[in-house]
Amino acid sequence: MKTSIATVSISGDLREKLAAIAAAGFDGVEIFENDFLAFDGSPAEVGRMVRDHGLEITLFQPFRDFEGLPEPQRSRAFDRAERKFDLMQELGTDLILVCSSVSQAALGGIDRAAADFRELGERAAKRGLRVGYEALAWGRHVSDHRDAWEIVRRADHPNVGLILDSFHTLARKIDVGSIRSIPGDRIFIVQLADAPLIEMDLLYWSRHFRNMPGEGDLPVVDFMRAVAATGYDGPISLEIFNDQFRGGSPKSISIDGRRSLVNLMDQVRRAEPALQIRVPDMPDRIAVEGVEFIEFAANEQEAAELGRSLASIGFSAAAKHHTKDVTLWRQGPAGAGINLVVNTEHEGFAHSSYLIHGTNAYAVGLRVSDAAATVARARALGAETFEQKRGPGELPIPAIRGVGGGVIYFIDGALANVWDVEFEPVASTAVADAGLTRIDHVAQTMNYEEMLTWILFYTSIFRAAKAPMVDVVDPAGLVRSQAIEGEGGALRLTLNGAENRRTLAGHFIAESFGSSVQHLAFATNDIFASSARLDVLGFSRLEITPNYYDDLEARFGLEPDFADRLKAANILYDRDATGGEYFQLYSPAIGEGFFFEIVERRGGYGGYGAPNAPFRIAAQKRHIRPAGMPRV
Ligand SMILES: O=C(O)c1ccc(O)c(O)c1
Ligand SMILES: [Mg+2]
Repeated sequence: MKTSIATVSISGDLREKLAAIAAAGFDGVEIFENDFLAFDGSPAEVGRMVRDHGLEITLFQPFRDFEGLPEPQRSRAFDRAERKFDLMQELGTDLILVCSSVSQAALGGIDRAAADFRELGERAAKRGLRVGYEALAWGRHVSDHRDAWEIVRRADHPNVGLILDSFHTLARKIDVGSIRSIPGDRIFIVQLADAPLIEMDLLYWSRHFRNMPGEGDLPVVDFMRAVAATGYDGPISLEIFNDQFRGGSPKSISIDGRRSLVNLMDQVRRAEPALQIRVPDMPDRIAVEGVEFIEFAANEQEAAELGRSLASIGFSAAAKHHTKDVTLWRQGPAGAGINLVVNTEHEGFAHSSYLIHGTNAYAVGLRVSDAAATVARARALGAETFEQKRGPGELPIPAIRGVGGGVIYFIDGALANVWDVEFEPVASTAVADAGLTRIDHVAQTMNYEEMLTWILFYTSIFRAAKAPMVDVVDPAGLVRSQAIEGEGGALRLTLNGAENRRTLAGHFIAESFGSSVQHLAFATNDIFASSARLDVLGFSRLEITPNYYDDLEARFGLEPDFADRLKAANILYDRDATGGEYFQLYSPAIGEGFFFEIVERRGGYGGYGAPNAPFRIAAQKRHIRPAGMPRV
């Protein structure tokens, strides 16, 4: 597998782009003409710079409005092409992309276009160059790869081939099966892009909203399976026009790009076992079996405050680490309950995390069947592994770095005894629990620009899918929320992307310097029973407005008694189209915006109560200190 990416896909000047592309492990680059034109160096210098980075130029592009012109425009188009051939020779690349014409002057006619390409192929051949033809989805006469292929076929010249671009084919919903009958050696390069499904003008969609394979909604795996079936073995090249990426970090966009291609080809290989596809060997996507623990980093004083909060939702200090200042808080039976770890060490990673972010949930422990295999897959996809010095008697728990610089630990059967091996039970303080059974979901907050990165991260490593994005209205701005879900609800993550720092989510990121886990939602099987227990435990709950309950009663036609029970307990309620029900109860925001949620799902409700979020956020913001006030 030879990977490539178009320079247009990432931000920066050509130097920065090439450095980031090389560092991410790509084999080649497509030089997008504008990047070259904006560069203050000769074509030979660009070529040298590319090769000094260990890259090759897989393609020079685009060459526009070539085919089907009447004279004298036709001759001028050939003259233009010759100039670009000169440039390609200086750059040191042999392939140019000609995209289907959008010119009003283009006459159409498959044989006319084929004759033009035949002549262009002749001219290219004299210089040892090749010409690839791509159908733009909005081309004037050619907007379908099947027509482009027919033109290439009729041009019948060895130096003229087809260029496929997943966006143009998939945006037009063209049957990818039609690719399987094209000879692989007639395809000169394959460009890949995904995109979110949004109804809009094709050109605008393509130029602004493309994203990496796996980040969008297009069936890019099916497209690539069809390409692989042709025997095509040339470069697979990302060509991503995306407004956000243009302003993003060249390094991280390049890493995402490479990850997206490795993940894509891994899926293609698994779906087409009969084909020889050269992809690094790696374990298949990993099924997450549950959240084994969440670990907080804190100082002693804040740990004591956190402990009071945990006790108020039914957790008790169950065990202390043999050698470290680390306490295990638990609710429910050992082995089947919820584990929260509070780390107040004065050295090590948790301490560094505390110094940067303040008290925060810096680590998540996920249950998997094979922790080493999980890390092997994550590494193959370019994730950073995490290791720190182990004390005596500590288990080697494999881990990787995650959102906000946090850590994701992996616990498999061989490591499940970590609580017995590393911890000493403490005498029970006999706090009865609140009936919380498991972690329902973990909500991570990030800058909106990072969301695609983390969606790709989670869905490429784990057997998890993304739910549709929902917009959550905070009084100060929009927060986008997207859930990542494993099979059967064993893993539920909600990623919240904040666009400004005046939203509750934005405030949290700004004030905690990028920390990520903003809230933990615990499941109960009986929200009203848990609510009664919380009263006994002294839980301070978030108060919801009476207006909300008036509307709720009307909206769902609730029995007044039932609505009154919800209102009395400040429980938010939602119901889905098939009658599934969701109950939510919140803590106010603690510190800079962290909070707890308690939920009950009935009748297979699969969402997260998005319709309630604006009211919950408004209530929480009433609790947050006004800007500029000292922290109490
Ligand atoms: O948007 C464009 O014009 C454009 C140019 C070159 C390509 O390869 C492409 O897919 C789109
Ligand atoms: Mg293209």
